[in-house]
Amino acid sequence: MADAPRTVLISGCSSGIGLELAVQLAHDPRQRYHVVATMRDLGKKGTLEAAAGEALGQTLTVAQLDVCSDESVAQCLSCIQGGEVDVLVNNAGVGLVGPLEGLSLAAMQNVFDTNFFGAVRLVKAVLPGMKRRRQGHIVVVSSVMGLQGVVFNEAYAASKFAVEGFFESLAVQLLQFNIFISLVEPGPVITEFEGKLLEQVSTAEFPGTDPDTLSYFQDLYLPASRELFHNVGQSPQDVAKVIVKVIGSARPPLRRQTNTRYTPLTALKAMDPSGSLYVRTSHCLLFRWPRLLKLGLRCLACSCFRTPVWPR
Ligand SMILES: NC(=O)C1=CN([C@@H]2O[C@H](COP(=O)(O)OP(=O)(O)OC[C@H]3O[C@@H](n4cnc5c(N)ncnc54)[C@H](OP(=O)(O)O)[C@@H]3O)[C@@H](O)[C@H]2O)C=CC1
Ligand SMILES: CC1=C(/C=C/C(C)=C/C=C/C(C)=C/C=O)C(C)(C)CCC1
Repeated sequence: MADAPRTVLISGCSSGIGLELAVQLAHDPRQRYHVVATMRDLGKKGTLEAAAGEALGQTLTVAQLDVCSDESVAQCLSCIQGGEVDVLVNNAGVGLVGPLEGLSLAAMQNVFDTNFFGAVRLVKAVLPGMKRRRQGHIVVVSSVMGLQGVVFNEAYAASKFAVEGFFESLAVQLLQFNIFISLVEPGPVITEFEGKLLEQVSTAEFPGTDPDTLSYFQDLYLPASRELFHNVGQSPQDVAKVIVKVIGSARPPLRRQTNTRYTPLTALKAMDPSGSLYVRTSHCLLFRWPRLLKLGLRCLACSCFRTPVWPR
């Protein structure tokens, strides 16, 4: 007899990776999952519902969930049968980019409230049930910026470092309860994420930022970042495929990068524990050797430079 479907709760399904993941899991050929696809604004559910097709109301239901609200989380879980979540996917997230001097603390706190405390809030809500049942899987959509900082992304990278430290620590205790944690680490992904950042940047004035810093951000970083997204950006479908595999795994990995084209950059940190190789190379590429950076970014797009991500 087939096992009962596992209930998978996903945050941030109005667009991007969350939406794709919800649809792929709901269309699992072996019908192993019942997906609760959540979003903070149900006014945006049209795209998801259209993509879900006949799975809607069968293997996929849509529910309201704002990861920044205790009430919203409690209300959402009360609508799930027995409140039992077998797999939690912490996907909801926001970015923030720009010179530090021009960004408000409130904007940085919003990044932490969503990316870090939002994930913690959901875990605290589902963990007692998982522990009681002695089973569960918590997947967190982290980032390559959870592994290494990127210039002009300080607050966003810090929020993902916080996520990495929190969930790595928790993973040890939870193995005792047969509960697994997986940190999925995409590089650039072509979703609304980048558009939202560019929109934020186009209207921001970055008050209090000196002209040199502003010029480094606008004339060096932004074009390099655009080129990187263009050359190595992954589709949300490809990232979702990796997450589906992680969820289906009998022994889920703690960490999983998704983009083989980006791994030469994360390898710069892994190769030198002192950190200097990554920081100095990034600095030289961005500030000293713009032609080499352009060439390097083109090389990353070429399959012969790909390094494998581990584990496969
Ligand atoms: N795109 C990229 O380059 C990368 C993205 N990531 C991570 O992937 C995850 C998904 O991002 P992606 O799909 O790319 O971007 P999208 O902007 O397409 O999706 C982000 C989702 O998070 C939701 N969200 C934001 N705040 C909240 C909140 N308070 N409560 C509930 N949902 C919320 C958004 O909802 P709403 O529509 O209401 O704003 C949206 O559904 C994020 O954690 C991001 O940090 C990691 C690496 C690279
Ligand atoms: C590492 C690096 C760069 C930029 C990396 C970027 C922009 C990464 C974006 C990752 C994202 C969007 C993750 C989301 O979570 C530069 C500036 C090209 C200089 C060379 C080194």
